[in-house]
Amino acid sequence: MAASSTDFADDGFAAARLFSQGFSYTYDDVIFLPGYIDFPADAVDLSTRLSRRLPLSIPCVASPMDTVSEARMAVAMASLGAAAVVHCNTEPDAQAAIVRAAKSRRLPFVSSVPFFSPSSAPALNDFDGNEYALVTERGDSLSRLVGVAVAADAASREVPAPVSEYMRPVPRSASASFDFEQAAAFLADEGLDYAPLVSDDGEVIDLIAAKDVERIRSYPKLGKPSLGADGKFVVAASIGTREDDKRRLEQLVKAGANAIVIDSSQGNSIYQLDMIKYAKKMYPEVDLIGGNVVTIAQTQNLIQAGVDGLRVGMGSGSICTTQEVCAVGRGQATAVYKVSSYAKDHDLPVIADGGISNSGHIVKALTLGASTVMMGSFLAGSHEAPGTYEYKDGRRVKKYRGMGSLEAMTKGSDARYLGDTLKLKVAQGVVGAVADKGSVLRFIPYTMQAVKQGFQDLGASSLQSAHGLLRSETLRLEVRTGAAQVEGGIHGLVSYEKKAF
Ligand SMILES: NC(=O)C1=CN([C@@H]2O[C@H](COP(=O)(O)OP(=O)(O)OC[C@H]3O[C@@H](n4cnc5c(N)ncnc54)[C@H](O)[C@@H]3O)[C@@H](O)[C@H]2O)C=CC1
Ligand SMILES: O=c1[nH]c(=O)c2[nH+]cn([C@@H]3O[C@H](COP(=O)(O)O)[C@@H](O)[C@H]3O)c2[nH]1
Ligand SMILES: [K+]
Repeated sequence: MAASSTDFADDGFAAARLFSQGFSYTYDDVIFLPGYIDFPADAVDLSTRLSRRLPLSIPCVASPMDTVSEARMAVAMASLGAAAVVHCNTEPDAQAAIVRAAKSRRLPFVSSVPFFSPSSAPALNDFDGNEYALVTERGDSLSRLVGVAVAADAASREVPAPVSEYMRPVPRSASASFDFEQAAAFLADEGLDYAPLVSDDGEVIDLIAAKDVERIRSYPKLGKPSLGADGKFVVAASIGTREDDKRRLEQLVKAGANAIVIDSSQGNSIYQLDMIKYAKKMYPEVDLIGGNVVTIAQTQNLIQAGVDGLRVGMGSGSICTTQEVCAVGRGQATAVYKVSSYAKDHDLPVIADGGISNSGHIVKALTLGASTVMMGSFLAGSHEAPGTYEYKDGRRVKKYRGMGSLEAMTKGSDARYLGDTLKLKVAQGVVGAVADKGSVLRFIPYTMQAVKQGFQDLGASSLQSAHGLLRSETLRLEVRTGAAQVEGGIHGLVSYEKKAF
């Protein structure tokens, strides 16, 4: 039986009290006391909103970082009912092309096969690890499809020969609007090992292979995808606050971006406020997410300027050194709670950005008021993150870097600094590597199942219900001492194997 909040008066703290004592707490510092269960874990509904007008079926967002979110991540996240924010550490045309590529299909994967012209003579390396390549008249996606080149055929030649000598005839093309089940049925019905994916206006989008279908089938069943009002995958994209970013914004809107994230570590600036007002005036139909913020005063300014969503977190990211370098920021649990407490009165969804390293952190972020969590390191080791796997000390890893690292700044976000009178660059992030985690199509569904179990323990059957428990002070929490944190982890074993699913 659920008890009234007064019965809990001296057992645990309500969030309002816990977070007003002058400490900056993060996820690991706090623990929730269990509630009352009267529903199965599978009945937990994790549907939510990315921003004011954008529904998602699961509360996950991929960070706008160049080692996390490009087309592959965007289609996988949208297929799962989540979303990715395509990074802006590249030329505006290239960023818009990524958005367009992700929105041009309904399949959960991008195979990025190379394109060749019939006269080109590619070596095996030119197949970039792909089993197939598409051959078109001009060697681009917009000219007529004339054949399919198979890497094994190229490899069997002693010297590279023109593709026209060994390309195979074009099989029937699949429509780019096919979703996964339609594409799988198409290959099976036609008895094909592969088929080009072609849009209604004749653009050659990609190639789907029976092997891809098999791989996707080995993952948990896909749920409800994130589709925008345009009927296409929801894809968000980030911009900065420089004059140039107005042109970037225009290109992204033209490419169909469903939401725009203004990407800054400290969102409460004249530059961002001006950009918000400009974007809302020019493109009122596109949801605009401001940030980052960690205080109520910052939040107030962004809301007044007209944002449709807020991104919360300063210095909490795994690759962030902002708190160390600038002495500014906030513990992420406190930041999420404070900002959401204010944003809820304006019906604005909050993205808890950074510091997520396990499903418990996701439960904490959502229960403390967030509508979604944004993740960098949690996704960067996936098959869908940009880059290739390498081996480090015998472990398969992918590169993951902060957007404020010297390496990332000198690559693209450098433009941000070119106009500065202060030309000395100081990093606020590092370059590192994360372990191979396989496909997001596999580990995100398991992670969401773990989150559902956490919600069940709290007695919350949905995000709304969790937020209700928080605001009514039925949800009780405590700070964990150092020893309690040790106790809450694995301890006292000589060795163990940690396998989550
Ligand atoms: N969430 C976090 O804790 C942090 C995130 N980051 C990430 O690193 C990247 C870079 O972040 P920031 O350095 O905060 O980028 P930013 O573009 O907001 O700021 C860079 C510098 O440019 C200045 N600036 C921005 N617009 C301007 C304009 N129109 N005129 C003149 N000066 C202007 C800013 O005041 C700042 O000094 C982003 O991807 C961000 O997400 C970096 C640090 C912390
Ligand atoms: O201080 C920082 N320096 C950086 O170079 C940097 N790059 C990204 N970010 C922020 O970290 C978030 C991702 O954090 P996680 O890896 O913990 O998910 C991202 O979503 C960003 O908010 C940075 N913060
Ligand atoms: K950090």
